[in-house]
Amino acid sequence: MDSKWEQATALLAQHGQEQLLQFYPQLSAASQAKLVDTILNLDFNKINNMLNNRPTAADHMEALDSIHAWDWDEFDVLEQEQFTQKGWELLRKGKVGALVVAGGQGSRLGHEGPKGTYDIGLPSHKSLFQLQAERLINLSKRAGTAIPWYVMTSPDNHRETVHFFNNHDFFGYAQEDCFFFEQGVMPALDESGKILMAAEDEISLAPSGNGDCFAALKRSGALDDLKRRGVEWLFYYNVDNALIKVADPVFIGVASHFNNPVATKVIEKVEPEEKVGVVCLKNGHPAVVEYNELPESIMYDRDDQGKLKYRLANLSIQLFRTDFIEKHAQTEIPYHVAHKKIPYVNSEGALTAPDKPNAYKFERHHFDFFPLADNLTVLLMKRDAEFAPVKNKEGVDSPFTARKMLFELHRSWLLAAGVPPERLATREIEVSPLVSYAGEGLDPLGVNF
Ligand SMILES: O=c1ccn([C@@H]2O[C@H](COP(=O)(O)OP(=O)(O)OP(=O)(O)O)[C@@H](O)[C@H]2O)c(=O)[nH]1
Repeated sequence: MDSKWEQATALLAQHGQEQLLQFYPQLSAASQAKLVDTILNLDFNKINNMLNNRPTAADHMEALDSIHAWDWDEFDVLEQEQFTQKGWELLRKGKVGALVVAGGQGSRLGHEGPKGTYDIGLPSHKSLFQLQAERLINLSKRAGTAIPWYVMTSPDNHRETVHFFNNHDFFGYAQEDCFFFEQGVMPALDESGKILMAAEDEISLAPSGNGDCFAALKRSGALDDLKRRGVEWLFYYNVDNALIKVADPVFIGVASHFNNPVATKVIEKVEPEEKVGVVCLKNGHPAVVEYNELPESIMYDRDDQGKLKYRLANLSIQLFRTDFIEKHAQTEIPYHVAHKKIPYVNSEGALTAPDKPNAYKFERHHFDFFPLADNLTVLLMKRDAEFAPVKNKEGVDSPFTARKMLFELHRSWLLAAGVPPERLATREIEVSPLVSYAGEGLDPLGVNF
């Protein structure tokens, strides 16, 4: 008898998950082997922990308080210059790396393929990955040094992501400075705690959230690579922010000046009900409270100056100190549970598409590392130059809104550079990141229309 099969059977019996081998006898030898291997790789301790430690209402009764943020516009010109120079110095010394978390499923956008490959419809038709690569190339050239770029994928999109980079010659980025690594997955569970099957020979697995990034950096050897290169700060960002200033020198300067283990960029919420997580203190520790977890009783609270008390929107733009990542690479942060519609194979072997939420998906969020830092540097910036998320196909946070924000920002750069407004009248303005990173270096005489 196959000993792996025996091991898998025993494991499933021990954890009450025998349904996973229900279709085993009728599978091909190859499918049988694949399924058994997947089962043996499941972390049942983690799964049971999730089932037993689901957050309860009591967990949400934390004491919240506002946190201090440094408003960039309130620094004087000299201070701004000092922070910027500090950031450039760290870039020049090769102390900064970039990490894009690109392992999500992008289900709301509904794009076939990894989200970073998405073309938001700019005149250049550059993908999100290309915009990011070119911003990094701009900085790296000016700093005269490499900026290693770590790309976190998932088992679902790893091959396609690497293929896309290869097909586009890494967008001109030095191949040896790109490091692809895969995050982990977690099984989906039905409402009685049974693991779902996606096919007769396949367990329903989904990426386990961007909070897997520290552990995945370690598992993959990317953390060793960071240390070998002497990287001290890792710039963390989402793949889907069309305006992302990857490895922003300004932010690096501020983070390194205060030297807390974690720094985060925030913007002001537009209204109390805006659906963004807020950066604040939770039980005295820095934290992000998601919009659906912020009690209505405090959502509208204002401070002495009439500003919302919980107004600092989390953008998922962070700088993590490498020693902090290393310290917490194996720290277990909590899983967040999402009740979702997840297609599954029923006990008759039929693929079933539920019309209401039927199962739980488990994800860890990178911001759950915040409370582990004694202190957090919070830098408040203006939305227009920082944040254009591409989440939905249409409406808010869509390719349309992201394009519009980018056009407006780039138009403002050209106006500031002295281009007469009438020359920009009805145009869609896109400035290549290879020409300008944040509006600098634009010579109106050199701009051709
Ligand atoms: O498991 C995950 C989940 C998310 N992420 C990354 O975290 C960032 C925020 O991810 P989102 O929470 O917006 O998820 P998503 O992009 O997968 O989109 P939906 O399915 O919710 O529509 C995105 O950059 C995403 O790729 C991961 O890297 N891994």
